[in-house]
Amino acid sequence: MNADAATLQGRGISLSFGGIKVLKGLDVEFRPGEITGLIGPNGAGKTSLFNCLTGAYRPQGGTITYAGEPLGGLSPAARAGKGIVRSFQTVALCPDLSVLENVMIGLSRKFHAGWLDAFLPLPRGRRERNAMREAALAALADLGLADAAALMPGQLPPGMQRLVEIVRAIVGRPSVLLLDEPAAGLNNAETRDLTRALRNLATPDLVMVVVEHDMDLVMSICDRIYVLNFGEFVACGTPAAVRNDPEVVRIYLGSDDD
Ligand SMILES: Nc1ncnc2c1ncn2[C@@H]1O[C@H](COP(=O)(O)OP(=O)(O)OP(=O)(O)O)[C@@H](O)[C@H]1O
Repeated sequence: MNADAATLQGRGISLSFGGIKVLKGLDVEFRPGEITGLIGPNGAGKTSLFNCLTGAYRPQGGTITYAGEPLGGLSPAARAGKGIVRSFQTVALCPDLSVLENVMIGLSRKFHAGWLDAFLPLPRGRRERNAMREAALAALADLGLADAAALMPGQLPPGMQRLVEIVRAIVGRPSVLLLDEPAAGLNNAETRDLTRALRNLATPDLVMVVVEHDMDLVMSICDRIYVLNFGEFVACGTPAAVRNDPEVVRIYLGSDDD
């Protein structure tokens, strides 16, 4: 795939709620083969930008394209159908389904058998279900979660639940993966596992964007980082460049004038 063609791009994205400008004309480019960080203080607009990319929010201004195709008219489901998937700040697994079944949900857009197959043991439906099961098991095994497949989400510690959610997001081989605070609520050991897992997910075709407050995680996995403050980008660059940017230091550490 042509790397430039598979870029997720926003131009002039503007979003307001009741006259309050939450995103102020953002230009942004998320490239395949890179892990891009999106950081900024609470309320800066990070999740709102994710919501614009997935179609949950309709920005009043600007355009969003993936691989050159405008996404503006597409519903969240249609964008998911194009392989644009996200995880949420809070774990959103179905409590009454096993870990394996939760992961299989991530494959549903690739499941073509009709409703009849759900009730009758038709060969095509059986074949597809078996294939889904195998793919879900393999994806769990890739992140070291094979032993958890038969358990219910509530039987897992929070860190593993988060990893399961990420497996569900990636099992369908998305083209764009948006992760909203994947390390929220994790202890140090779980965050280390997650860091390793996220590094392993990167592929040349995958656009991966991570919103995260854990700076060690962001700095260690990201190729480029955007810094958002009050709905505007104040910096963008490599982790080293962003870490040393005076404006970023001021936002995160404050200055004597603040
Ligand atoms: N549906 C909504 N209705 C009204 N205001 C909203 C809505 N969604 C977001 N906002 C406002 O937009 C601003 C940005 O919120 P957002 O959740 O995008 O920030 P964030 O950078 O993700 O913050 P955090 O790091 O705390 O998750 C906040 O002032 C928030 O109150």
